[in-house]
Amino acid sequence: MQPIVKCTAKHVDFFYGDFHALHAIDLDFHQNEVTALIGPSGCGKSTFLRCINRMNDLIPGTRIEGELTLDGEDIYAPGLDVVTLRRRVGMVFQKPNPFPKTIFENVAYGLRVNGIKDKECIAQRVEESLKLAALFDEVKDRIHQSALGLSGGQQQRLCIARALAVEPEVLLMDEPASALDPIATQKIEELIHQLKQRFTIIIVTHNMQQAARVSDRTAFFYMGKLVEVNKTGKIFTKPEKKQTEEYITGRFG
Ligand SMILES: Nc1ncnc2c1ncn2[C@@H]1O[C@H](COP(=O)(O)OP(=O)(O)OP(=O)(O)O)[C@@H](O)[C@H]1O
Repeated sequence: MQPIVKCTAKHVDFFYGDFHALHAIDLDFHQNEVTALIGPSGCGKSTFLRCINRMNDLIPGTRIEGELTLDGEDIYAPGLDVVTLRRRVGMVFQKPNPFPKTIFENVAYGLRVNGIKDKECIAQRVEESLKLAALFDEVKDRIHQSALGLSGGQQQRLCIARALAVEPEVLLMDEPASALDPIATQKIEELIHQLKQRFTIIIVTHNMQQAARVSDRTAFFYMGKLVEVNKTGKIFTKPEKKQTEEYITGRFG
């Protein structure tokens, strides 16, 4: 079965002022697959990830060229509603960043921002999202207590629940487990595996074992360029490019 292409980058260049951070990136993301972005520090993984939901727009002096599309529609089209884009393309960051509010209010936040007022509907979506993020059973008895009382791993799953509550289509994850211990990391990885049945997932990771475990496809970046993208099994056993091989065998990076 041919994969459905959810999101496409065509010849994307990105600049921080005069600094040319991304060079002619061509990359497709398939629906219901996990794509891992790997490469040494500073190669542009996070920059590229942030292009997809226009988070870089918030950084003054930046500029993008080329084309990025979601379901064939230009993400950078003039007049495009960025709030709607960010609802469709959710994001989870490296460090869990819950709001200093209750567990319930953290997850309800995006629903309220998107104008949903019906209390029953909000309560239902909060519960569903916590279940999807595999957190509900652990927090159901303290849902109206502060989110800051949760462990780091629980906080990160809460942030995932918060991102899922607005029913995104794509989930961007920027090193979502790098601040977590091995058990919490394993939970996040299992969760990613579950979530890909419903979402398109793009994950930046420094951890190559993690990329190998969670992703269907892996894209290797080096110095702002996409060196190689392929099925994860192929990248980790028989990469086509020498640079990829050197990186995955730990010869640099
Ligand atoms: N806000 C910024 N202003 C100027 N340059 C930046 C900014 N953010 C990133 N860069 C530069 O762009 C390049 C790519 O950075 P980016 O954070 O995308 O790399 P990365 O591969 O995600 O790195 P890491 O794995 O260390 O997070 C780096 O040279 C970095 O210094």
